[in-house]
Amino acid sequence: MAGFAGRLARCWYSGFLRSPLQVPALGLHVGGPAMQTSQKDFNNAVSQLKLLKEDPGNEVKLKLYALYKQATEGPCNVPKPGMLDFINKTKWDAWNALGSLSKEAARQNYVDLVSKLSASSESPSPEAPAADRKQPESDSLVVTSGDGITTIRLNRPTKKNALTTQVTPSARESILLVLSRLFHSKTMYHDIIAALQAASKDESPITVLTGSGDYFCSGNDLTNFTSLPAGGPEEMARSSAVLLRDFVNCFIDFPKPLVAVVNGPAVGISVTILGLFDVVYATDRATFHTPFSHLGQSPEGCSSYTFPKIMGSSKAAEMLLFGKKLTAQEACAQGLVTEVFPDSTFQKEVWARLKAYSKLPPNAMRISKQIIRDREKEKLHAVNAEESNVLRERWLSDECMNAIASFLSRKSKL
Ligand SMILES: CCCCC/C=C/C(=O)SCCNC(=O)CCNC(=O)[C@H](O)C(C)(C)COP(=O)(O)OP(=O)(O)OC[C@H]1O[C@@H](n2cnc3c(N)ncnc32)[C@H](O)[C@@H]1OP(=O)(O)O
Repeated sequence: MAGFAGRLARCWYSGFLRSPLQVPALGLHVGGPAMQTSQKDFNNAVSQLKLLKEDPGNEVKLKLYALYKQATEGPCNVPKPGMLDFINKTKWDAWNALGSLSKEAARQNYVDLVSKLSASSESPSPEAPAADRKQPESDSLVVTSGDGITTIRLNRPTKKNALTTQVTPSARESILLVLSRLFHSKTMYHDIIAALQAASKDESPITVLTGSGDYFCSGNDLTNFTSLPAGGPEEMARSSAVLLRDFVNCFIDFPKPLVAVVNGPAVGISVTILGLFDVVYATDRATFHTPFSHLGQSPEGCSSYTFPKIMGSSKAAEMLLFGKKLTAQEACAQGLVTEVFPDSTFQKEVWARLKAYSKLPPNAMRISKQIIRDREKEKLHAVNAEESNVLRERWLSDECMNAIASFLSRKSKL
């Protein structure tokens, strides 16, 4: 016993378990420090660019575009666009002008240029974990890692953080931001899926979902239903059901402690997925409601299974059938929320607690989660598939279409 404990202690204190050169099977990085630093700096620069307050002008934007392409894809390798395709031809010329510049040199030039431009970048809020890494994503979703926590922040406060299935550039977005989106995924749902997949493999022991502004999230963006694809409503319903299933699957399968920091009211899918989180902290300002019947829709996020299990079938029915809105205290009493904090100290208390938890041994936390959750996974996947299929039909119903039309014409607030 003493020999084993001694070996364990030697391993631990010599830094073996924390060495940067670890096995890929554990999801940890390999490669020399110089290589890591350079790629990390580049990723940081890509994120930092989005925080610029000043538009750097077209010339600089083109240069950044060309360096980005060279750094990620190497020398220009696509056919020259036609003379009339003005914008794409200008971009192509800028990329092509970099000739055979190596990917490493392009990355370095990109980082240097961004660091010159970023004098006015935003500073993070004092309570939130220090962001030592920020991953590329659209500006509707901000992903940062630091203090052992990866934070996925819904960032559409003017729309109460409603979740889009479309690219919806806001008026303040510069061409630069639109360009940067070309390199990343299309919608908030896709961005969250990508962020969860990345977080499941990163070094942070804990992952958090939270929102910017006064809302946690107002659920699905109801304007998602307004731009029909070529296949009409049927195709819209089919692709939305696939997206919904993929989105919820990521929460079911997420392997590390997943914590919701509910900073304000939550509606629809942002409430139902809470049953798949390990811990839910809420401000006392938060409310929780799922107005599915009002919308002619039906439950998702596995709530038809998790809610009755968490709160009993009759309380679940009141929420899922009648759209009863719960206060944070009620949601806590019914087991959907772990703990409620006064709004004035919410951020400070919650982040301090999470920073402390993030120092616990990560493998122990993962394994404990596995034991708690794994036997339910098959059931949850089946429930998710069924809920998504039922919703596919619901989205084509008159009840649903009328409810959405009513919201969009501002006749009713839900
Ligand atoms: C593909 C996967 C599908 C998954 C299925 C998911 C289903 C669900 O999530 S169902 C739930 C859908 N959500 C709702 O029904 C909420 C609708 N919104 C509201 O009822 C209200 O906006 C509110 C209660 C959330 C907030 O009310 P209020 O404080 O009065 O603020 P405003 O209504 O003025 O909102 C400001 C701004 O934001 C827009 N907005 C808010 N939520 C949504 C939303 N879910 N979809 C689209 N737009 C939303 C709102 O329209 C306002 O916009 P502007 O008028 O342009 O300022």
